[in-house]
Amino acid sequence: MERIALITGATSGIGQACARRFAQGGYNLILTARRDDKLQEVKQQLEKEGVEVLTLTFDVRDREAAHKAFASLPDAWKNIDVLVNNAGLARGLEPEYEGDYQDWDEMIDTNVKGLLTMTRLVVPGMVQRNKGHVVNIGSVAGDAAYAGGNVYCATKAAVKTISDGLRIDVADSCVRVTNVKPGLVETNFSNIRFHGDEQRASHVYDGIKPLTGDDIADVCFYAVSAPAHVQIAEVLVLATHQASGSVVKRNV
Ligand SMILES: NC(=O)C1=CN([C@@H]2O[C@H](COP(=O)(O)OP(=O)(O)OC[C@H]3O[C@@H](n4cnc5c(N)ncnc54)[C@H](OP(=O)(O)O)[C@@H]3O)[C@@H](O)[C@H]2O)C=CC1
Ligand SMILES: CC(=O)[C@H](N)C(=O)O
Repeated sequence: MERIALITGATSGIGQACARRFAQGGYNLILTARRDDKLQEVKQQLEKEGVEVLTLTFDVRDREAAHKAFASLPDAWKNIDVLVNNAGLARGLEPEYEGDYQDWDEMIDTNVKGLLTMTRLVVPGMVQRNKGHVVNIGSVAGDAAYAGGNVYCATKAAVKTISDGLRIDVADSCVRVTNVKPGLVETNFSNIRFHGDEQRASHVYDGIKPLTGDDIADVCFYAVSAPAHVQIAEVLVLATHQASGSVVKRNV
């Protein structure tokens, strides 16, 4: 059996780019997300390139569904070498005192609790086999809050702390943990943040060349491909004219 990477949120953006990058790198893939039709499209495309792909369709917020999906994997596919905890989202950009409870729950349940569920399912096998790599997709948004970012930024700060905590807890094994913190990446992210308002979403990238999902996938693959004694603990990846979560120079 080839090496196996499980990538959450593989129907779009960074997750889909990671699926392509790890496929090119010789991994077989377990791809997860909620939209089964999109997952099948990605699977068919990658299978044409000779990669074996299994799909698991579930919502990472639904712990029982996640457990069932993992349990349904054939035994050989449970030996996961790389877990890319990518599924996540931002909702809204309102001041914290005007925030929407549903938006808050969705971000916390997906970005924090969903990531923890997947870690809890996959990492025991890695520790047992004394081998594996967890890549958590954090964000520059977790380094410092920006206006209206409040709860989203907090979820990504949590991803940093959860990554640091896991790294401590697996330090007596060969399992490695990397927190990749992207800046502005042009994906479906802003569309989702603004609940489908495409015009508002497109302005996020006005006057700046943003990162692509492929840029982030390259960084994830680089971290995983480092020699076994090298643990790339954290990587901050910004667009060139971006200096932080809140400083972006446009039309330079
Ligand atoms: N774009 C950016 O500027 C940045 C993004 N990030 C982070 O990168 C990650 C990927 O985002 P990005 O690619 O940009 O955004 P996209 O919206 O393009 O992709 C998000 C992916 O997550 C999946 N997803 C969302 N919610 C759930 C859920 N509840 N259960 C299962 N899957 C889910 C979606 O699949 P489906 O809808 O089919 O379930 C989709 O595949 C996120 O964690 C985001 O916070 C970090 C920094 C910057
Ligand atoms: C840096 C991110 O996570 C995202 N692009 C955002 O606008 O918060």
